Amino acid sequence: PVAWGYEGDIGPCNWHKYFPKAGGKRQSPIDIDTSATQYDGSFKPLRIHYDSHMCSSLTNNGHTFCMSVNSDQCNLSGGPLEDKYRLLQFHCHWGSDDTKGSEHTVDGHQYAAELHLVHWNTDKFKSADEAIEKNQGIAVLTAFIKAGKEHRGWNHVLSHFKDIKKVQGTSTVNEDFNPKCLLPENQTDYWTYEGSLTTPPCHESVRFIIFKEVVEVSSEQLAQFRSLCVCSSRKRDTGEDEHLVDNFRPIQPLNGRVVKASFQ
Ligand SMILES: NS(=O)(=O)c1cccc(F)c1
Ligand SMILES: [Zn+2]
Repeated sequence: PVAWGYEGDIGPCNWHKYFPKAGGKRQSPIDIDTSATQYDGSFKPLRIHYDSHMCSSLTNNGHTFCMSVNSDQCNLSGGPLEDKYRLLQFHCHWGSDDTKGSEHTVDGHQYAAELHLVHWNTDKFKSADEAIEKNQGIAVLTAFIKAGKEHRGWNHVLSHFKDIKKVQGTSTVNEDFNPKCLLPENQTDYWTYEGSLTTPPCHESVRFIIFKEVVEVSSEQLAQFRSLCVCSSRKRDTGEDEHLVDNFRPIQPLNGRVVKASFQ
């Protein structure tokens, strides 16, 4: 597999050399210019049904932490979606400090982090591996995160981070945890548009659904995101671990796409 990252020669500006879709016309993330969004009154209510008895495993894949979910009871439908989607995994993107870290921006404002709950289309495709490459294959529920008051729900995930500090570290999470608790209270106001995976191979298969309400976590909790290491072998010349930070792709051209809003 081809190595890619967020800085230097393997950074986002060169992804297209080995991952040609990264140079496509419907790439993500984008800036949401709220003055140019179009209200769409035809959206049905978003239906987010997650059960909490889903045992899952948390991994540090070297680019983010990934909570993979294997419950066929965690489903998403409605809103702008024509089909039913099943939760596959969730992960985040964050910065080296609280002033940056999100992938999407709103009127040029970047948040401290961004949560992606990744779902695949079970009506149209037989597997997530197939869906991830196909148009309408993936739906990502997205919430912005800013520094503020502590978020108790996040502690259920962060408490496992010591087990996955090193790359390829994996920890089994069996406790009753429902990822719905990580979403904002207001789940009726969101923006949505058609884009891509924000990491290689950048397949143009994603419908993003981005909540307007921002979730708060404490600065200390954000610092725990930054405690993950990028790779066990590589040591900085000072012998220090290299921490996984600034794992966000720069914003991409809109190329005429219109961002729809579920609210006026
Ligand atoms: N960052 S993201 O667009 O949600 C994404 C990247 C790669 C794989 C995937 F399932 C989701
Ligand atoms: Zn992501």
